Amino acid sequence: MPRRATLKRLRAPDGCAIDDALVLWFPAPASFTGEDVAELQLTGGTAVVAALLRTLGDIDGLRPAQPGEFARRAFDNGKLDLTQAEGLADLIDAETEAQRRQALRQASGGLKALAEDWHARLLGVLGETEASLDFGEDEEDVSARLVGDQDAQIACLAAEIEAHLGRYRFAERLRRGLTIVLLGAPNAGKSSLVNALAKRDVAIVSPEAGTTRDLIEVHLDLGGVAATLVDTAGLRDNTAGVVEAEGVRRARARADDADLVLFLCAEGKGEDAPPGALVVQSKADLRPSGERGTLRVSAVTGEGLFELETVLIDHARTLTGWGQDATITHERQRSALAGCRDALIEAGGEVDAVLRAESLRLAMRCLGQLTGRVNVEDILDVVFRRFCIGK
Ligand SMILES: Nc1nc2c(ncn2[C@@H]2O[C@H](COP(=O)(O)OP(=O)(O)OP(=O)(O)O)[C@@H](O)[C@H]2O)c(=O)[nH]1
Repeated sequence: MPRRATLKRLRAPDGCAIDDALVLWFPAPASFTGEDVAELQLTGGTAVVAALLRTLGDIDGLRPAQPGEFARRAFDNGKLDLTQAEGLADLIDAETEAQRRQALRQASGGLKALAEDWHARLLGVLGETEASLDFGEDEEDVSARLVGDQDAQIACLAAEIEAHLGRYRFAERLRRGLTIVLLGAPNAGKSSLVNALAKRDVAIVSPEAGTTRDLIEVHLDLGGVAATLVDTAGLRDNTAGVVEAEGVRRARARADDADLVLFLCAEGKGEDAPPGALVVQSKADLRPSGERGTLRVSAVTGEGLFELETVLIDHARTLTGWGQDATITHERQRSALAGCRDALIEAGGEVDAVLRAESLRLAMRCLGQLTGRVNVEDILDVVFRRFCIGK
């Protein structure tokens, strides 16, 4: 029965029972892929699944799905556009609340709906531009009025798209998660702080300076924003050997690409901190009268940890445009829309109606690339390869 869960005994062709399973039947087109789909919910267990797969494998024309094949079929059958497919892959990968919300918005067609609205409006302007080509010299007044009207519509569209593009970098950071790199002199207490923030022992702590050599990463949820905190080798110029020197090189390189650098110092005010770094004083328990105006923490007593977490959450939310509900989350989407905006600007500045129509058509093609309506064969593999098997 369509869309009803039914308990059935599954049997091999020779009549041997395989399992008792819940069977769901989704006839086309009301299924995820738009094709006929049967879903079997088995008793968990490797042998049960293996026995069923063996039996199914013997049926002609049946084979296991490739990663992303269900989503690809849904796309081919018009159930999803490309932005929704990207949103769905992000939703599967989402680790934090904010990532989940952003991905769900896209998977449920937030960007698709915008693109469809822009497409419809563009089509309207293009129609008017093409109609104006038919006006004769004696109708110049009407023609000029129409061109003025089109200019306003084109400018309005370009401005709307620009506003969405402006929020891209926030959404992209939220989607991929932030990288926060912890720098500081050897023995500043970096590994201890990483363990305290992660609330578990991930990095080795030792009184010996130069303990951490390679980069150690821990995942944090900063008030809904995913972040990777990277513990690094302590920065010093006279390193004890090539391994430590390489560690220091990696630390600096990673800090250059980080969204935020935390600079931890056990003494002084962090005068050596790179520009833009958030300076934190460590071992607050050992220096009760630390520098004013600087965050002070102790991994031993826990002093200042809550305040540091609050500051990190504030930074994370600012860096990801908290509450802005951005729509463009992937570079692919950004570049298609930037192309659309450029073509619109081109069209707006064009007095010749033929050339104007040409630019408007280009703008529509760019929108088509965003949603996957046109010319995207080469990027489909890239989009759908990200999916896991079974989706
Ligand atoms: N009293 C006190 N000692 C601390 C604190 N944090 C770290 N320590 C001690 O300082 C020493 C160095 O700590 P680590 O966390 O290994 O320092 P690190 O900056 O990671 O050191 P490297 O790996 O050498 O770069 C250890 O003996 C820690 O127990 C703190 O808040 N208070």
